[in-house]
Amino acid sequence: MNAREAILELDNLTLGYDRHPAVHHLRCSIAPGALVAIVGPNGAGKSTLFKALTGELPPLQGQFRVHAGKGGIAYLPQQSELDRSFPVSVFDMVSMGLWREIGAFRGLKRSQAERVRAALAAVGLSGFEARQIGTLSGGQLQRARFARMMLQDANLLLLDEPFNAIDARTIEDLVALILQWHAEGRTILAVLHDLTLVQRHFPECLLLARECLGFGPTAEILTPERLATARRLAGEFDATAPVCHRPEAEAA
Ligand SMILES: Nc1ncnc2c1ncn2[C@@H]1O[C@H](COP(=O)(O)OP(=O)(O)OP(=O)(O)O)[C@@H](O)[C@H]1O
Repeated sequence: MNAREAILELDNLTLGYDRHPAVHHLRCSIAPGALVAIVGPNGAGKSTLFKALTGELPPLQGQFRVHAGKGGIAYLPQQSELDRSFPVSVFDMVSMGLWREIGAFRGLKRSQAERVRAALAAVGLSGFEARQIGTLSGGQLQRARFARMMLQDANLLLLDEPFNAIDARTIEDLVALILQWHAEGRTILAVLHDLTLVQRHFPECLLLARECLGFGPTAEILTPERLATARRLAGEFDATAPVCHRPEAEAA
């Protein structure tokens, strides 16, 4: 793909911690409007890639370019207990999705409050506005996090294991939202472990196992052979190795 057409380009990107690569020599171009599942065994480097794309982790080598326009990137990290520990209502938590518009400490205009209520309705949480987030079930909290993300109105959405420990009904509803965002022309990258779900709903797939084992149409990438290679490579990887140089990757 012409580099200028891509919304995201990984250019011989190596990422790691304390100078030791965790995932290396990633190269691919993601087209605007793509719906991509990121798949790979535990420790493959999936979350590490998202940390880099959000600026949390500087590359050890290579670079990436994001052309997400005015809407920018929205990032949904894996759910953690920290999410519940803030003494905040569902309405206030979801309204934080508007922080770019309103700043941290200013009140909401009536139209903005309406948008918060509409986002809550879209995720099936009407009536939960005043509830403290610590009282929500895992599925309800994930719905609220999706509503917050919806309000960010981003062009590039990164979702890290959005369905981990989530009930089937909620997964169904949240997949429908993802497909709606895709239909609106947004670009979506989601780390997923459920390959059936990936095959059913995600047209493209990036298979990671400390390196890129394939990027393209899901049916071509998720073959039994490639998945077996992914498991083997992830198991064999030496996490203490230094940064390596691959002339072909650097020259390409
Ligand atoms: N803060 C950190 N410091 C040192 N090493 C880390 C850190 N975070 C992740 N790693 C290591 O980087 C490698 C890739 O981890 P990463 O979390 O990206 O994998 P993942 O593909 O998201 O795995 P999972 O499916 O288990 O969430 C692992 O070996 C992990 O131990």
